[in-house]
Amino acid sequence: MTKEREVDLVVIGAGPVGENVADRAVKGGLETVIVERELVGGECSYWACMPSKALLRPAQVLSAARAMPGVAVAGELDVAAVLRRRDSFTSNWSDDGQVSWLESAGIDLVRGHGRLSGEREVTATADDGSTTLLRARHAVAVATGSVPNLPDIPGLREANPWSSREATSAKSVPESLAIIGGGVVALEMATAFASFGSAVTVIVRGTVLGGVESFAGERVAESLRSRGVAILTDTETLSVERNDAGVRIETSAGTVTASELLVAAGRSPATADLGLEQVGLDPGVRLETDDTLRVAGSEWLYAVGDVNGRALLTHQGKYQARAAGDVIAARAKGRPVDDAPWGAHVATADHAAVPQVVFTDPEVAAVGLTADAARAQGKTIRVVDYDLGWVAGASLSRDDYQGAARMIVDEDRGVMIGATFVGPDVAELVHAATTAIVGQVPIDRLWHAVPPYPTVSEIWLRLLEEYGRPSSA
Ligand SMILES: Cc1cc2nc3c(=O)[nH]c(=O)nc-3n(C[C@H](O)[C@H](O)[C@H](O)COP(=O)(O)OP(=O)(O)OC[C@H]3O[C@@H](n4cnc5c(N)ncnc54)[C@H](O)[C@@H]3O)c2cc1C
Ligand SMILES: NC(=O)c1ccc[n+]([C@@H]2O[C@H](COP(=O)([O-])OP(=O)(O)OC[C@H]3O[C@@H](n4cnc5c(N)ncnc54)[C@H](O)[C@@H]3O)[C@@H](O)[C@H]2O)c1
Repeated sequence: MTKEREVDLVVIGAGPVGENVADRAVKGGLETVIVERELVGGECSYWACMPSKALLRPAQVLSAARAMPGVAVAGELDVAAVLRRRDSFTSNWSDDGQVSWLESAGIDLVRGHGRLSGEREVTATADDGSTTLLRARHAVAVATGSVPNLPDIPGLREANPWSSREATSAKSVPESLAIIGGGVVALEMATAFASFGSAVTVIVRGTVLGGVESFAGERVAESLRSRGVAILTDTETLSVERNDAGVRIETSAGTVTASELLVAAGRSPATADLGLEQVGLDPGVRLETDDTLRVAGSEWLYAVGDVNGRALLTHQGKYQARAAGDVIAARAKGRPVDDAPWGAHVATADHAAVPQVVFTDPEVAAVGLTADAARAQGKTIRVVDYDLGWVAGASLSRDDYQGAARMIVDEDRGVMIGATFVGPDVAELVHAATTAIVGQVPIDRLWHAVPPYPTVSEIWLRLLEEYGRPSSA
């Protein structure tokens, strides 16, 4: 028997993004149901952001301690303790805490696989086959996230490789690990497993960390190589075979053998089994939206987070979610909609200022445009580079501090449009750049934002000095 229910908003997917859409909509006065087929909290909480960072941080602390004269460090990383700490960050893959949060936020949960079954209609099918038909008075928001790609390489599927899920939830450390891909997941997991003692080989078809400034990727690759990681760039994977010893991978650069294989070849929107055909859309497509996160051509369907492909990052998806939840509530209640660029109901920053930190050692932190991307957009830019190791605060933080910073200035507008940092602990530097880009702060005004001495953030003063003071030029 099918249960039926009518509410204002149905959200499909209770990852970080779906949770935030629902929360904002409830705060805006809408009765809201969220449908989740797996764990409330989504990929980020159990198999992505949280466990991966828990796996990475202990080795960073150890390497910083080892680099500090006068700090006595005995022994190696206690891998079992690192894995136990990771388990605590995933609440041992239990979503009890997040379910309690949903209750406290006034969001009703329906467990099951959600599919669109008509206009403003979602059918949730539970594991036992029972179904709930949910009718939305106003809107349906799809926040189903993304799924890992499995390239069409002979033998790869049969070899049953790890995806990021198996890597981030690993209970033991393989003696050797091969990784296909050279993006964020590949390099973060190469860093973690190398620190645990695995012999790691990374097979990359092009260069590493394609989306960021090349100097940053090169520094990370150099550091991984110095720790014994083999990185094969410009290398195609030709075939894969699993045998008793592990995996044998034929590449254009020769044969790689390893006890385990991780595929980290990007992700695709989770729309294959969502009933899109019921509403005139093709299954498997990326759900393209306007800046209010409403699907092109629809009055009632929204797509938020990884599923819309705008930026596959938790913080950016949650930013979209705040706009989407608010605008759905505003439209439903007939309140004014603020959809001008940088208004309350749009995700304008997706086009101008998406920050990302790659938690390798060194870390990479970047926001806005790279020099190449800015030039490709026809902008007149100035590229300002500075050696982070020359900043007093950096050299105090560790003796062997090595890093680099780049600022991209739009010369026509006199504002910063991009920044990239690579070095130990640079993650916390990037938000200042995000603020300056979003605020479109003129460079001559930035000269009045004084970084404290002696901190690593003095890099801002050095970059501005390199650029020159506009009023005295
Ligand atoms: C290894 C790894 C590390 C990462 N690290 C970071 C990081 O450090 N920082 C960062 O910002 N980003 C990171 N990311 C990216 C981040 O995980 C995603 O951007 C984020 O999880 C997207 O959130 P979401 O809510 O859109 O999707 P998800 O977190 O994927 O949640 C989607 C939810 O929808 C559910 N669902 C899907 N289909 C259905 C359906 N039909 N019916 C019901 N429920 C459904 C799923 O079960 C899931 O719970 C990482 C990704 C990976 C793979
Ligand atoms: N710290 C963070 O913020 C963080 C950490 C991990 C993941 N993420 C997010 O998760 C998403 C997925 O990460 P990812 O590393 O899988 O994707 P990615 O897009 O960063 O990298 C994909 C890599 O796979 C390679 N590749 C693609 N197709 C291939 C093929 N057919 N054969 C061989 N190689 C192929 C690409 O060349 C690239 O090196 C990213 O978009 C990222 O934003 C973020």
